[in-house]
Amino acid sequence: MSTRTGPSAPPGPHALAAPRWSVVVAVKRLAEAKSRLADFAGAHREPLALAFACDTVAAALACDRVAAVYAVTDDPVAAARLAALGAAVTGDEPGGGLNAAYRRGAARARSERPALGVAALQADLPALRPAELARALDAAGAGTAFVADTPGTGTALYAAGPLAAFEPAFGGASAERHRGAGARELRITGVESVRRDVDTAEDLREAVALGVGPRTREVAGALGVAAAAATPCP
Ligand SMILES: Nc1nc2c(ncn2[C@@H]2O[C@H](COP(=O)(O)OP(=O)(O)OP(=O)(O)O)[C@@H](O)[C@H]2O)c(=O)[nH]1
Ligand SMILES: C=C(OP(=O)(O)O)C(=O)O
Repeated sequence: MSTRTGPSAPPGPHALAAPRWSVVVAVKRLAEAKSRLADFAGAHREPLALAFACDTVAAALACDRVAAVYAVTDDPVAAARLAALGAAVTGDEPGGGLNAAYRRGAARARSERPALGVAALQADLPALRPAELARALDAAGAGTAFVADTPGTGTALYAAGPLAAFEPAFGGASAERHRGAGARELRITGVESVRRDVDTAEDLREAVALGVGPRTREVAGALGVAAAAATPCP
């Protein structure tokens, strides 16, 4: 079978399609973020949390299925950096926590872009690749769906089509809650970078091995976590 390439090849199903998703990310105040990395990262913990969020948002903005990224944070430094990347920034629901933050971002997304689906994406996915996010969003469809994190217990992405109720249930063992609420679990291959959230030093090593964005690479390098050098071909 021949593979057609070049200008005469027919467009793929999404080649001419407009972006169909708004993406919402939530970022805690950096002084409180990523506490599980405190012992390992020391003074680099806040820069690391910020780098994760920036690399995640930059990858989402580079995804051609994504029309806009809404960031929800009360942190002034994160707000400024994410806005500079191109995210629309909103403050937290006072005392509301993570799911309230996602709902607030989703409400803004739906009022500004009512025809689009809304996807809540964790902000600690520094290896995120735009093509893998596209793959997950394409699989999500019209109802609610989610991608579990690498351990399988948490959630990396929760998506609701334009007419579906957006009811995120993040926190701890959220995969089971999303499943129980009727969201379809997307058990697809080729989305490792979507699933690789970073909560621990070992997670960071695995993310760096997958290939992280430039901001995380820099801070991880300062912590002595660097990708193995490529083995030269014999
Ligand atoms: N805006 C906002 N984001 C939150 C809130 N709680 C958690 N997040 C974000 O949600 C994402 C996932 O949360 P966790 O993985 O538990 O991150 P974390 O709370 O920074 O990490 P730990 O302190 O180690 O639990 C991270 O990007 C957090 O910054 C919140 O109350 N408001
Ligand atoms: C908030 C969650 O995860 P974690 O705390 O592991 O990032 C989650 O998966 O719902």
